[in-house]
Amino acid sequence: MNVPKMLRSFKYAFQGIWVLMQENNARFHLFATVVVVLTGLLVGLSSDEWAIISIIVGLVWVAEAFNTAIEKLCDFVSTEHHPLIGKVKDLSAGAVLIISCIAVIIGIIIFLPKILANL
Ligand SMILES: Nc1ncnc2c1ncn2[C@@H]1O[C@H](COP(=O)(O)OP(=O)(O)OP(=O)(O)O)[C@@H](O)[C@H]1O
Repeated sequence: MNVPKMLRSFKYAFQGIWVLMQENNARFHLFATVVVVLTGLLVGLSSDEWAIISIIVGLVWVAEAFNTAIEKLCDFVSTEHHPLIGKVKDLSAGAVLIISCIAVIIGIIIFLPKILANL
């Protein structure tokens, strides 16, 4: 096991997270994540519910990171307008939208009954 190489890889991965955090969408995801965690603490989620919320929030972040990577690669590959680059970017953004919609549905299923019970 090459520990220095592994530590370097971690450094690059954290650099990637830093790049991601410069994106406007990532800042919105950060805001949404904080709201979800605070609401979860307020309404008192079970460990199963925290596990589900963690998975879905993580999936949204992973999708956004890949979307950002694909966007940057597209911008590098073609500085000009090209219909195929447009499709690649739209597909990548579509993937984030799909998982975000699923996250909203899961959020409603888990949070709504608890919020209504606390009213
Ligand atoms: N080079 C291109 N060729 C064709 N269509 C493009 C190109 N760049 C962007 N588009 C279209 O514009 C949409 C938005 O692209 P992009 O996310 O790069 O723009 P933006 O939202 O202004 O960028 P950023 O997120 O960096 O502010 C894409 O989904 C795609 O439909």
